Amino acid sequence: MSVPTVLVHRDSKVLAKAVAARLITGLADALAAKGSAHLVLTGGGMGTASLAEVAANPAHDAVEWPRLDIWWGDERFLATGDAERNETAARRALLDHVETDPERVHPIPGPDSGLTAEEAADRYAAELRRASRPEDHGPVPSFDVLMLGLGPDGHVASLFPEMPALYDERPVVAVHGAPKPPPTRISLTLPTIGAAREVWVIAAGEEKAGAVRLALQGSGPFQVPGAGARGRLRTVFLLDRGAAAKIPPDLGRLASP
Ligand SMILES: O=C(O)[C@H](O)[C@@H](O)[C@H](O)[C@H](O)COP(=O)(O)O
Repeated sequence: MSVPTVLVHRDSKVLAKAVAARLITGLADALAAKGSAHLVLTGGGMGTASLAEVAANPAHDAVEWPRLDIWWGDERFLATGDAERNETAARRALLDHVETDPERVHPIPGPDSGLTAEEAADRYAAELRRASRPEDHGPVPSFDVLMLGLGPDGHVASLFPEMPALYDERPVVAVHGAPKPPPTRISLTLPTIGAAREVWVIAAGEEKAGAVRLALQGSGPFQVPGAGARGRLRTVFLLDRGAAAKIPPDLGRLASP
């Protein structure tokens, strides 16, 4: 597990633009090096704002979108097209504005698939396994970038403190009774998040400052799931000043004055 790098930006608007620029560069580099790449998207305000900034940045044409496999770290268990689905937000913010290969965009099934939440989780796990290769050494691909938002309670994806999903070794699980509505969700688990080459935790606002501190300073992942969000090669906490307000000065480098 990689020790987090912390980058602090002036405010949430600059943060979203900086995440977008980093994403464009990172994806273009990965695609140039390997000819394909895997990106895991997050829901939530900051994740979606970052995707909108990718769409607004002309440099996004540097990314060979048809070669990119796009996954979700979690999904609200709602019907396709529901405004509250993370997929819907991502399509509106970015995917409807770039030329992806529909076969390589992997939304998590909703109830309109006729599946239960548990069956949808198993279906997604099977899709991830089909996309994994021997060199990935596991049931999921080695994601190039896995984006996560961070809740004020320290949750990432739909992994909420002290909930059973945090103890689950399966790659993908159904979550019931989530404290953040809607209550039924599908989520990658910590072992799957840890399969990513890079994990980016993106957070803005004073209300996240406590969770950021706990996630960075060695709390247990069962009490603070964000503390378990670490990439194999790199972990980056991308914050605005509000979210960085409670971390020791030596831990966060001010990236944009
Ligand atoms: O389905 C979701 O809601 C997200 O996956 C969730 O994990 C989100 O990223 C965090 O709650 C942060 O959300 P904000 O960026 O809106 O604070």
